[in-house]
Amino acid sequence: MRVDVITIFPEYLAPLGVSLIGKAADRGLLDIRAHDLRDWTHDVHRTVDDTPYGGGPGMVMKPEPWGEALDAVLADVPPESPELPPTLVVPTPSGRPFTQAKAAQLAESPWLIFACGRYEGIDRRVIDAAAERMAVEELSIGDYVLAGGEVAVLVMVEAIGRLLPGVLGNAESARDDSFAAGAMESLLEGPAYTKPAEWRGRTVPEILTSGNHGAIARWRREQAFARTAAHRPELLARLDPAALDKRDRLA
Ligand SMILES: N#Cc1c(-c2ccc3ccn(Cc4cccnc4)c3c2)n[nH]c1N
Repeated sequence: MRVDVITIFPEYLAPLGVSLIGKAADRGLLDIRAHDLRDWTHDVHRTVDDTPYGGGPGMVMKPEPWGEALDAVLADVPPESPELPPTLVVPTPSGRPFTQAKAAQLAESPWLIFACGRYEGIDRRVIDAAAERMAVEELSIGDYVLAGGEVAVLVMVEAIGRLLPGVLGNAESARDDSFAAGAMESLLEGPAYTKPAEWRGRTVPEILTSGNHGAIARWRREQAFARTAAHRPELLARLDPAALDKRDRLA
């Protein structure tokens, strides 16, 4: 997967060179390129913002640098997707929710371009013009307000990147994620334990060392159900009753 990120703070994306995503990039599973929007300005101050038409607080990102930046990125077509245009992902507090399902959908795309806004956002005409030549996804990572899109891109690239074939060491992990598609799609993950068997007087639930894998699976489903009921009760309404065994329905 090719990932282009356009931002006025390319250094903000340095964490994408670390750990899971960084290793995936080193192995050629991801080709991540950060672009400084100011490279497409032409004034001495490298101006990317201006006051909003109609008045109001803050500044709005000017369309010209964005138009030229997207033109340049689009002109550098990756050989692995010569015929497929990229999807432009625009993090914004006014976007549709970025969910695990959306991450899985975007993980199918060979080429993503992320537009990181700052200030009060990007001139609307940039997104409208882009939508005439590629798919555009305006997405929000949560109901809180950030100062810009870079943190959201870090979140999205990690959530999407870990779903790519070969990135996770154990494919099981992605399958059993909280929110991952499947019968338990809407359940939160339950507790996890590892060695030592006793730590500061606290032991591991006996079921987990019983070797009874059926009983362990049932216990984990019950724990996930209880945790979901406690932390995210609204998710229980989304559960497919037919997919749960009798014991779960009675839990
Ligand atoms: N995804 C996402 C987001 C953002 C977000 C994303 C991009 C930008 C570009 C500018 N701002 C500041 C800003 C502040 C207020 C109004 N409009 C814009 C951004 C906030 N905030 N919260 C999220 N979940």
